[in-house]
Amino acid sequence: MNDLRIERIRTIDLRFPTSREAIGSDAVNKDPDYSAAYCILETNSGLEGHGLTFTLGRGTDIVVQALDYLARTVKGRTLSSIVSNFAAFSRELTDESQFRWLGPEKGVIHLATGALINAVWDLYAKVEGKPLWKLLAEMETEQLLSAVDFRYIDDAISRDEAKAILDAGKAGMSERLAQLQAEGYPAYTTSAGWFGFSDEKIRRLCREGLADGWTHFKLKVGGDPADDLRRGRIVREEIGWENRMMVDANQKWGVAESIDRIHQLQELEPWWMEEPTSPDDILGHARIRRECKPTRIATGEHCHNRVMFKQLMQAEAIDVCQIDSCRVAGVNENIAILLMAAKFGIPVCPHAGGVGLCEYVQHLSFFDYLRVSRSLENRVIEYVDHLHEHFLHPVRIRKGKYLLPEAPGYSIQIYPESLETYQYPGGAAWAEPSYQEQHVR
Ligand SMILES: C[C@H](O)[C@@H](O)CC(=O)C(=O)O
Ligand SMILES: [Mg+2]
Repeated sequence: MNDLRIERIRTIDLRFPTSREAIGSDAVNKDPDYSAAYCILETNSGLEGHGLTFTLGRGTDIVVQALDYLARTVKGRTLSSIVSNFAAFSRELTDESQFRWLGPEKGVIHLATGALINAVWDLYAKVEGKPLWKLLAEMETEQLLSAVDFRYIDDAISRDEAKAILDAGKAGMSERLAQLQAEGYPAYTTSAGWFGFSDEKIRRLCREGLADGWTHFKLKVGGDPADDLRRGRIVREEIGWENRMMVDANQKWGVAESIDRIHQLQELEPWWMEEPTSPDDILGHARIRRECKPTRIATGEHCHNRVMFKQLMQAEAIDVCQIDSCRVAGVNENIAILLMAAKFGIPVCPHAGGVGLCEYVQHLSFFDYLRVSRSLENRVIEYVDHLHEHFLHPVRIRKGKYLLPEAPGYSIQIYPESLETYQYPGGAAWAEPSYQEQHVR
């Protein structure tokens, strides 16, 4: 590994036309084209590190440009110079003296940082010949700690507390691994409940989901109150009351409105209420949680960074922590969030509604169970049944559970043909001028 050098970085604006079938739609994002700012780290050894950050169509070019700027930081670097002090590398990106003004640690620049850091982890895991979850789970505690930037969170979790969690995680790891190998990691599906799907389609997809072994279903809400209830009742009619149903408003409401709407939706007995209001409103989430008990409150897919997660936990504002693999600064920052969630006793149920997010987050959940939380209680990974065919190592699901990935890396590498077909604006998928217009508005 010492000689492995990153020589060239390629970036790609990748967009899939999912909005044509309302795939991925919700009350706020009504026409999402699942997209990614994608990067490839080419090395002198022939091995490549791949990474992406998830976006929704227009604007992906802006993230790609940010990624192009940040990529200069890794060009010519050896892998060992990065991973020997991973937190310092992460800080180099987030503290770049002029880019920092664009964040700090939020927005376009942070999304780009996530793609780049994840690409380095993909390369690192490939060099070590291990899937990322295994690389992380088997790491020495000191090395894991050296990947975490404790600045801004050490008032909530000290380095010593984190060390104690990671050390304790070594005990019983082989039993937990055997359990995962035999049974997989529990999951839930969002594929039946997108906002733009007709009642008939929701019904059909719920039935198909049950037949495939799913027991947890998420429905998008945040529309007309009567429509939300009607659609929710359809899901309940199909899945019954013995299975679990979650609802997701994607930030549609203000705080008082959230409280009213959740009280109405309680008839559906949601297992959690996701993103009722602005992702930045920590005290708002805390009030909603207090006033809507026993409904559990979930958020995180739009949470910029570890500092926001820290405050949500300190303020007792959430019951479910929904990490996202690339909204924050990649694996490093997610390790920090997993550690805080373990300390605060909050289950982590990752967000995966996007392209490549299922492929990514499974590794973080497997690591979480093996080495950090050591619990599966109230934990499920999101699954959406879209675009997996573009990945060299797509997720494997059996009866509503994720199976352990086996290939070395972070499972995020996309086939070259798919990169070519879906790159925007030149790819064949965007050949019709009317499709291109859709994105230049
Ligand atoms: C636009 C995305 O599909 C979003 O709706 C995903 C999401 O909120 C989720 O999966 O949860
Ligand atoms: Mg959501």
